[in-house]
Amino acid sequence: MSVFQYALKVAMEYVVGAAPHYEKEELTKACEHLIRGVSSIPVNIPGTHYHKALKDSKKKACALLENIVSWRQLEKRPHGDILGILMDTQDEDGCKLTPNEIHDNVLTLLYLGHDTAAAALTWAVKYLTDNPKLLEDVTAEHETIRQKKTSQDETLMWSDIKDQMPLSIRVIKETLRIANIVEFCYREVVEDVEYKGYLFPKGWRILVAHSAVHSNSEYYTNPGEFNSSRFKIAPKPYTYTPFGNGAHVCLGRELANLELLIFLHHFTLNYRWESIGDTDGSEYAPIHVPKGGFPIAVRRRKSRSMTDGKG
Ligand code: HEM
Repeated sequence: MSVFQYALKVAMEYVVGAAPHYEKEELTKACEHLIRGVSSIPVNIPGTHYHKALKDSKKKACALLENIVSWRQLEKRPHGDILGILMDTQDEDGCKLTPNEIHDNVLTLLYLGHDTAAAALTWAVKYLTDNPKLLEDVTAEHETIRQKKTSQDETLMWSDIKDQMPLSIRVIKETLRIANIVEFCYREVVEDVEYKGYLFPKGWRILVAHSAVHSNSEYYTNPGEFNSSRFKIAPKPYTYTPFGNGAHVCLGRELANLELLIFLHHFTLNYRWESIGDTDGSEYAPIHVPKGGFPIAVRRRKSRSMTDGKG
């Protein structure tokens, strides 16, 4: 399984997790086609991936969502996933979202939520592969958490993530800084602004390049070097923006951090791997990913806590 499939599965769980298994599987397939299509060259004429995605895969995904919504309306009980929240949402006049609005929101979240998280996971694995000592230290952090559990079935708790993973949290922060998964975002100038002698007139579109700030040596010493220790000191305001900033800051940032930390916990504890493809370079697909997707061969790892006889 690729991290893209894994991240889509996770996104499926929080967006339509309460849906029946068959519908979720079918929706996953339709979304895979849709995402592949909309990430291709945007030429909307018959025969292109883009056209097929918008015509067939989107239609199929919306029909499946409609099915799930109809069942839920008959069941008349609350469902604790994002689709459930969207179905219950109403404005001050009691107006609910239309079916099209629900479909668009669900598909947007599935798209934005899985692609970025998968890229972040890939970069994190790559940086850990490049830094074996760091991998051992991160693993030791997770061994300590596991050793405190009294049985194999005791799951990871929020307090473990919040208080017991300082190194892993810094590794994720540094991964997101140096990888610049979303390189930039757009903003529209809503009133004339003068900055350092330049005029940005109202109505202009400007490109805010997170990567330019993240690689500025004024804010980050040796910015090209992966160094998770730098986050022992909080960065200056507005100098760390992997999730954007302001009114449109990423809605899924906390969820993404959680997903990355939980993945690191299980992956470093239970597996070891070797890179079997390109180890250098990167590409845009359309977000920033390691060149060739950084394929790895994975094997089970014998955990120290298990050999010690502890759960
Ligand atoms: C490591 C993973 C992620 C990264 C690096 C990332 C990055 C970003 C960035 C840079 C933006 C633009 C913010 C701006 O314009 O200032 C954004 C927007 C957004 N992200 Fe994420 N994201 C990630 C994961 C997620 C996840 C898991 C979800 C959904 C569950 C999500 C949902 C969204 C949404 C809905 C927006 C649009 C917000 C708006 O325009 O108001 N993202 N993200």
